[in-house]
Amino acid sequence: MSALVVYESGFGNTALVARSVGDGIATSMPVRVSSVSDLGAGEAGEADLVVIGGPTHAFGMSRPQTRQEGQVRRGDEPSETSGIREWIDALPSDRGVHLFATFDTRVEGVRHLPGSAAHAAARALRHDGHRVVDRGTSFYVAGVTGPLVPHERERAREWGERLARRAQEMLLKA
Ligand SMILES: Cc1cc2nc3c(=O)[nH]c(=O)nc-3n(C[C@H](O)[C@H](O)[C@H](O)COP(=O)(O)O)c2cc1C
Repeated sequence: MSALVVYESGFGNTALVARSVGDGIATSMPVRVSSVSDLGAGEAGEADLVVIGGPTHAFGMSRPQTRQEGQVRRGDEPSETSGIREWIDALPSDRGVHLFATFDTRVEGVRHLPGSAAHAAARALRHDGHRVVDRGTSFYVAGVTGPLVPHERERAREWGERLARRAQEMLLKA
């Protein structure tokens, strides 16, 4: 049994959460944590559990234009990028091979507003017939560029631990 955590991150916050989720999963099974830009589109390999995380942009998953807005904010030249939306779109339709879970980062001060990249990603996966084991979990940043609010990395680690245990139980039953 093994896991893959694939993440997209503009300012580094989702990357930190992804590593903590990976640390939690590693208490149960081997895990690889990888940026979406280091993987081929939709390339989940042999992983039994695939955890996908990205920043919430404009109430959902990022798009090329929102990523460019982020690049400009960082002072970078806008360039063409690919995010978790495109990665999910490119997943092969070998449904049931992987168990999926999703997370996002979003701004704490507007947590009452609807819209979560994690929920949108879980919906997209289910729509394509994939098995999703969590409705989508959010971790919070203090502002658009971060930092993560206190204790989110610990919460992410615990979430990863619980997720891996649940996935193990489901896979052993199957
Ligand atoms: C173009 C853009 C749109 C955003 N829209 C939202 C939003 O709708 N809701 C929200 O909570 N945060 C929003 N944010 C803040 C991001 O969620 C935040 O930048 C992200 O969680 C930081 O993670 P990262 O460092 O991994 O990019 C937006 C950020 C950008 C750049």
